[in-house]
Amino acid sequence: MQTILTAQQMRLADEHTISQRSISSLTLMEEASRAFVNAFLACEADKKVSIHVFAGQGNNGGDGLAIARLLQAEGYPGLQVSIAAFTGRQSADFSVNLARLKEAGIEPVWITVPGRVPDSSAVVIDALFGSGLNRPLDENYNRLAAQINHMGARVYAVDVPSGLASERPFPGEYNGVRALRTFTFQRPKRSFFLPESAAAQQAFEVLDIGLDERFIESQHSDMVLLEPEDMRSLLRPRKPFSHKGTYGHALLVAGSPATMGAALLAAKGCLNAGAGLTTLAIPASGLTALNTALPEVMALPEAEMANAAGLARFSVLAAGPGLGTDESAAAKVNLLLTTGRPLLLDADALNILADRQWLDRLPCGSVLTPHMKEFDRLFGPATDWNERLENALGQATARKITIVLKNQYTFVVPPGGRAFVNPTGDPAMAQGGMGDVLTGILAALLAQGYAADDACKIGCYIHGAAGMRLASQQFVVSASAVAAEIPAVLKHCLLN
Ligand SMILES: NC(=O)C1=CN([C@@H]2O[C@H](COP(=O)(O)OP(=O)(O)OC[C@H]3O[C@@H](n4cnc5c(N)ncnc54)[C@H](OP(=O)(O)O)[C@@H]3O)[C@@H](O)[C@H]2O)[C@@H](O)CC1
Ligand SMILES: Nc1ncnc2c1ncn2[C@@H]1O[C@H](COP(=O)(O)OP(=O)(O)O)[C@@H](O)[C@H]1O
Repeated sequence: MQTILTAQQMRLADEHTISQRSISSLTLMEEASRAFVNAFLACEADKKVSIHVFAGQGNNGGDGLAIARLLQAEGYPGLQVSIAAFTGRQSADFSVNLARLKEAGIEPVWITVPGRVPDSSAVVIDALFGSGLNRPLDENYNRLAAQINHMGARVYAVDVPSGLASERPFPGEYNGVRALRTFTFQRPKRSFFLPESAAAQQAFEVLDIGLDERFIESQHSDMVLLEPEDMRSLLRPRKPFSHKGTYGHALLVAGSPATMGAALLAAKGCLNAGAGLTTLAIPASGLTALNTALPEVMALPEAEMANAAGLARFSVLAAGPGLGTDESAAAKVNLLLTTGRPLLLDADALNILADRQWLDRLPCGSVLTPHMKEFDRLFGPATDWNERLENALGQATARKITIVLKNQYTFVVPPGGRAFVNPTGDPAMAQGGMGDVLTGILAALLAQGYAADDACKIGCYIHGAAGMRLASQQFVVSASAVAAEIPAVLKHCLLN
């Protein structure tokens, strides 16, 4: 796991590393710039490409000037450097790098009043502002950012796209530089995981610049990034002499005549993520489909969904995919709530909770898997994703539940004030039914005895990893294909 730092903590990590390694801040800037250049070389191998570096006057600008000098030394002749100096003071390391730039024979152009910038370069390096941005861009910087965006160049941002706040995006429409790729130092920035950052960058890559990892990991943060190694330590291999009873019995209350597929997808996810037994509680009209598509899965006769005591034999109770929100669906959710046991609720089960105001009946230890709209319906509207995430952090702690807030970067939010960010997944997965499969996977992991937070971390990770594996070969991946890929992904995660 990687702790995601605030801008202030990042500065402390810089300072700590500088004193611990007995180097100057200038050396660290040179190393960061070298790391940027190495990553840039891999993307822009043609040395004849025209490059325009836009630098501010802070340390991010200092990086920009060092990068320009290093690129010239690498043999890129077509370099221009512009320094935006509408306001502000020069940082000490910027000033030294300005002198070094001039010594290297590169004379920068100073932009002190708004005007037209030359727009012929194929590549832009954006080093106007980095993690020091502490207020929205003013009119002059805003106009410069718009001009850069209009150039049609391939834009590489240094550390943070200029205009994007590194912790939480500023309110309103994004008006900064739109980068193709950001090469960011040591850690992704918190705002990169919020969907609003999509306006600022298409992708980011993290560069190790040698900051002290022990110091970084000692910092308190509300955001932690999951890594492949976490799966290895969380996942448990199948045991010798084990049998189907060892791995739990999941009950999935799902499906309605028009949305039986959702129930089947959840069951397929559950089966493939290793539950010992999977039982579906679906309307009778779905039984033929179930027996044909998933012969391993059992069905619970509808009459049994009226008796809470009969549910005691299941190790996990899950509900929601394709369930509908009518009276009979609500009666099923009501029955589950009366058991007083932790529940796994998704989709329509969440809508039923919201519509009937049953949230306060939810037992501690439950897991909710809402997407954005379901979350807002349950917990109230949010003006942006940061507010939504902060609400999730508060709700999970107050209610002692785990919230899986789904998105490109899904946040697993258990009680305790930290969101675990799932890094796996691919836009090829943006297709209906994907969440149903996730619910089945989570049910299987809970049935196998994983704690709620661990089940959610593993489940989200393997779900996204399965999508990524398929997306490496396919334009779009179906939810059933993701479910089918899960056993191979689990094996891979255990072995690697
Ligand atoms: N520390 C290190 O050793 C290393 C640092 N590194 C690099 O440093 C970068 C951080 O540098 P930084 O802290 O100097 O801030 P930066 O982003 O350049 O902004 C400059 C100043 O602009 C101002 N300002 C803010 N918002 C504004 C606005 N809207 N419009 C106008 N002005 C605005 C604000 O000053 P203020 O006006 O508040 O006094 C701010 O301080 C980091 O991203 C990485 O690239 C790497 O080299 C690794 C080693
Ligand atoms: N662009 C994407 N990148 C990564 N994961 C995605 C993307 N789009 C969708 N997903 C994943 O697919 C699932 C969609 O869930 P949900 O919206 O509930 O789907 P459905 O209701 O169709 O079953 C989530 O787990 C989400 O993380």
